[in-house]
Amino acid sequence: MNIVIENVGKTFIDSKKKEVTALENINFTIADQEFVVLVGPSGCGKSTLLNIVGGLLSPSSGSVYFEGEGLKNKNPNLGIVFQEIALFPWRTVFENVVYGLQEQKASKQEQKEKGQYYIDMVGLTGFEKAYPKQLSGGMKQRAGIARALAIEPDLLLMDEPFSALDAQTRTLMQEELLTIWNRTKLSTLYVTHNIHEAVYLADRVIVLSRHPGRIKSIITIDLPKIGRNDDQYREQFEQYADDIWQLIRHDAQEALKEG
Ligand SMILES: Nc1ncnc2c1ncn2[C@@H]1O[C@H](COP(=O)(O)OP(=O)(O)OP(=O)(O)O)[C@@H](O)[C@H]1O
Repeated sequence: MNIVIENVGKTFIDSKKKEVTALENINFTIADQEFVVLVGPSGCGKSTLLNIVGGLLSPSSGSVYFEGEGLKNKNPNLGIVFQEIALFPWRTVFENVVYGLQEQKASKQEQKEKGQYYIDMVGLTGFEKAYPKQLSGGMKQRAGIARALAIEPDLLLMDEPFSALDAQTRTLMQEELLTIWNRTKLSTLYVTHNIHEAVYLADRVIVLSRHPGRIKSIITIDLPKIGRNDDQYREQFEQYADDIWQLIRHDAQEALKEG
């Protein structure tokens, strides 16, 4: 699905009743089957923007269009994965994965087929009857991804989905996400602090600056989607990462000072 984010701005009132411009004049598109990553320092408005695109927050100005239609008319099917996967502890993996399908009143047969298909896709075969407390962090994240995919969304929204995982699990999950993405080719908007993760996953990286959050640059990653961290691309990969870091560096230092 094609998504257009047009002139989006967002102002909050902080605890001292002061206006905070979190986002200003944000314009970009997510093409059908495109993987767009938002990067930027802490507080640049990444999560706010993702929540606006997902209809969880309304913008103070501007609009988001899905295939040319506003959220009110279109009601797109959205798959959302957050950093802290909120699995229902009293539901098994299978019951969690089919939750969205049940909400959509899918038949039992469809739940069974799609639930199993996406459980298999994320590598949780055999854990259908397990409860969340029996799963590792990476497995919980897989279950959350399967739940988001099971509704076969028009757009997949992912907000730092792997940042609570240890570095090795994170690397493996990034690889798996790409494999899964290659099978589903869903339009995706993905938020991360991690520049290497952005270069590894993205078709395009949108770099945001902070206070106010504006688009600083949009960078097309012109490397093959699979195998881009192979030795032969290492130099180009590192060059992209370095270019993005140079764009973020100053703002990241400011963010650090402000705490
Ligand atoms: N509900 C709110 N009320 C007031 N200010 C808010 C609210 N939500 C976000 N902000 C402010 O808007 C700005 C952007 O916040 P946001 O959480 O979107 O940034 P972020 O880039 O996702 O940050 P991080 O990477 O640290 O999660 C920040 O200055 C934040 O303090």
